[in-house]
Amino acid sequence: MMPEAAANNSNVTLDEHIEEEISACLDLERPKSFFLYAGAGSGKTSSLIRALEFIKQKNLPRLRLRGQQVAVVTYTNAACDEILRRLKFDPTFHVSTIHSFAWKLISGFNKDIRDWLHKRLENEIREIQELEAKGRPGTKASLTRQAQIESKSRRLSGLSGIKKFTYSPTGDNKERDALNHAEVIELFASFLTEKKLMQSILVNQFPFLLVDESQDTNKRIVDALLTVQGAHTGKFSLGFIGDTMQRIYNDGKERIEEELPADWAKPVKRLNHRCPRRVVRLINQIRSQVDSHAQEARSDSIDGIVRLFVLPTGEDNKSSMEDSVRAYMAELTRDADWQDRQKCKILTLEHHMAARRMGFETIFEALASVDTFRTGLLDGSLPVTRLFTANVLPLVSALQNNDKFATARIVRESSPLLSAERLKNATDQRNQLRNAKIAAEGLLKLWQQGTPTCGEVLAYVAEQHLFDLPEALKPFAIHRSDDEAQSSSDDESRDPLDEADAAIEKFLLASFSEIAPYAQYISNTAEFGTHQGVKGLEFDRVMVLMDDTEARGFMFGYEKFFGAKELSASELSNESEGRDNSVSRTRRLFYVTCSRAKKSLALVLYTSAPEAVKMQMLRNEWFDEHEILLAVPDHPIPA
Ligand SMILES: Nc1ncnc2c1ncn2[C@@H]1O[C@H](COP(=O)(O)OP(=O)(O)OP(=O)(O)O)[C@@H](O)[C@H]1O
Repeated sequence: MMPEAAANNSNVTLDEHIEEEISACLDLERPKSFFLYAGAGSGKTSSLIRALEFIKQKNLPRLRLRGQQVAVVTYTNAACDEILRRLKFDPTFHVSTIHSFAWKLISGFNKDIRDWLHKRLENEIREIQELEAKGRPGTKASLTRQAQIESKSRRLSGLSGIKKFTYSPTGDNKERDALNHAEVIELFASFLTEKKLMQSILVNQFPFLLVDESQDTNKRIVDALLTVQGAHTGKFSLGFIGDTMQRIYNDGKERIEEELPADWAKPVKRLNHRCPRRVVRLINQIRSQVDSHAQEARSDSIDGIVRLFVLPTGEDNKSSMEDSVRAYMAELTRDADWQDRQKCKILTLEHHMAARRMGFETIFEALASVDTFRTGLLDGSLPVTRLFTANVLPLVSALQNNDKFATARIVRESSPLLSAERLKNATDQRNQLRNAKIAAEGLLKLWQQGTPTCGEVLAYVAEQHLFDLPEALKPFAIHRSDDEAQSSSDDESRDPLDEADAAIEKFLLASFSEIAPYAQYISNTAEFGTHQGVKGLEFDRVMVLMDDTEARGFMFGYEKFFGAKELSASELSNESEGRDNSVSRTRRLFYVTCSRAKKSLALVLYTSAPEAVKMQMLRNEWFDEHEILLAVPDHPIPA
């Protein structure tokens, strides 16, 4: 093909009109709200940056004159840093996570926060008291409820003495006056919805608010922002950027697109800059089960290679099987880097599988089944585990490595034993320092009889006041052995712990040795990655491992998704009515992971019914026959 002809057939400018559509919304005199649908690899970040540059170019003098800023909310601190860097740290833009943004707006409203907390704590205490009245005395549940009532009552009675509430975005601030992650989000959503003053502050200070990854932004916040936008149309531009197919957290808003007002602009990006043609065809097919958004691969993209390995569940040595898959892919793609584990991204679709392979299965099993814990467990912010990953683990590692400098630093920075207030009030500061050192070093004694459980570590930390405890752990801080229980097993079974407390109790029985691999997993430095960890990332070679028997799938179900098992009647009706269910969750996960691949993609599914899967995949037209392999051949079959 001649170069001119090639240029004429090029589609790389397909989405250029999007910039115009968005920029038309970003006018300070006539701001308009918009939802930018930006599918996988469509270059969301560049669009966001260009939109921000445009706002600046068109509105900067007026923004400055009015002392206003442009707010950008992104999902992670890493994404904030990247956007700030690309905006050259321009102070016109306020880039933050939703938690920091919420706190920026609500902090200082100490009286309102106090009133809100007062009401909430009173309600919570009343609810627990009602449960206690119905429960059985002496049971674990009763002891936990009493401890909760005591701890909440203490917080309630201390509220009037708090002049100024605090919040630490890292979630480590557990002082009396500190608010936790969830409280900050709920306060913000409730103030935005109910207080006209809060709405005015937001709109006057930030006439433009762009929310990246809007599909995963907490649904109460999304609803509250929609309320503000509705009340301030013509003064405030709300820009949601996202892709409903990539919603992976439970607290994101389902079907956000469908609820947007009719006067919003709804530009759609159609080009996928990342994936090869073959992968774009696959993800379009997967998505076609849900909506009509289809992407195009760039005309200058490579073809790329996809293979689906459908292997029997009972396979003994999965790890060596997966090595053979990589060897096969290396030969097939003529890309020797497939042989190098470090150069392939191995994704498990389900955290459970990674938890099992990496050795933090007890922790994961205990906590992941609780809906309200799941997001925090996976992004590492759950206070129950954060005490262990952020405070105890670094201290234990420093002590085990005999690193006196690191030990001293951790205690100084994180322990209430050396808080500024404690030191100020201490009659003998040197004694205080010595006691803190003894308390820290004493922790290692727990390892003398083998690795302790998380509960044993918690009991020591609480007894020595080594770190502040999050609210949820306080009732568990006194180590209770089963022999101490004063109740009969009949009482226990009639008055069980509630779901969250039972989960915490199970978690505390896990060995502390599970904390290090869990900490590695949530920091994304582990060999195994998952969809949450790879959000927004891309890799040349991607291998996805899927296995229901390892995943234990209370959230996901590959066998059903791939056609090896029938859907239940309720799943069928949920599917047909568009309600979320394990198949739709699995589909979104699968879409996110497949769309990370820049060159080639190997999908490895362990199933009880390989033939049925093959038939279903051919019927769905997701794969061609030669792309589905029921065993790993020694060498690729010549095309
Ligand atoms: N206009 C463009 N021209 C060429 N390459 C682009 C363009 N926009 C983005 N890219 C490249 O395409 C890839 C995907 O972009 P980006 O990561 O911003 O996509 P995304 O929309 O965030 O995708 P996802 O939602 O799947 O994470 C990146 O490698 C990026 O450098």
